[in-house]
Amino acid sequence: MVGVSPKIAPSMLSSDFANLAGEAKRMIDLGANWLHMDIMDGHFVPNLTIGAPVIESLRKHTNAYLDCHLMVTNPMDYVDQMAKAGASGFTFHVEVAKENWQELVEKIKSAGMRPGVALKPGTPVEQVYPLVEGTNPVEMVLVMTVEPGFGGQKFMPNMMDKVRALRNKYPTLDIEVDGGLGPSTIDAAAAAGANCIVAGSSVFGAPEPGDVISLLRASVKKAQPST
Ligand SMILES: O=C(CO)[C@H](O)[C@H](O)COP(=O)(O)O
Ligand SMILES: [Fe+2]
Repeated sequence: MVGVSPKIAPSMLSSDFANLAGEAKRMIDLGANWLHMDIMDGHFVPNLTIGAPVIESLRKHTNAYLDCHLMVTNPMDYVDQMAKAGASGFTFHVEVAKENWQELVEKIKSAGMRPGVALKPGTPVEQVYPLVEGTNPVEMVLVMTVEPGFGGQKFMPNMMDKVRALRNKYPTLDIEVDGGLGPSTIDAAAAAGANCIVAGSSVFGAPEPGDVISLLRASVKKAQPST
């Protein structure tokens, strides 16, 4: 398999929001590559988390790659504000971008962010193929392995069929998995071909979060030895 490098992205949804800067530094010091930021609007998903003002505040305290997952109904409305706030990656959901994804990807790139597309468990993987193959492609696909909205849910192993299909078609694409990843589920995701690993409760809930980050990375490397 052609290698893509592992990116371990603790989901800050499980961190102490009252100490976000400290939690971000702690994760980077423990070896995290990215910080996964879950933006929710209380409409696309039945939960409300953080938005651009929090990203802007956090950006003042870290140079880390902020991997922003937009669980919002109107992602176009968020591009400028997220770019201005200092987001690095902007991953929108395909379910709400069927009509305007080309314009959206263009706008994300022009604003200086890296575009990604996410899909919910019930969305067929074929729906993201045009976004990866277009003249102006996304640079990452995020396969949800739980229903979006909340941390701490159970990993859905049948989503690995989507990851395998994507990895077979796109050997060098960044493929992210999000939801229920931890020591007991990482090997299935890594074997299927995922290289970007979001992990919230398993990292922040561990007595030694650094050990979990190392274990996740080791599993991806083992499955993709050329990385
Ligand atoms: O997008 C998300 C929820 O919609 C989160 O990134 C995800 O749930 C991570 O949390 P955990 O690792 O605890 O499942
Ligand atoms: Fe997420």
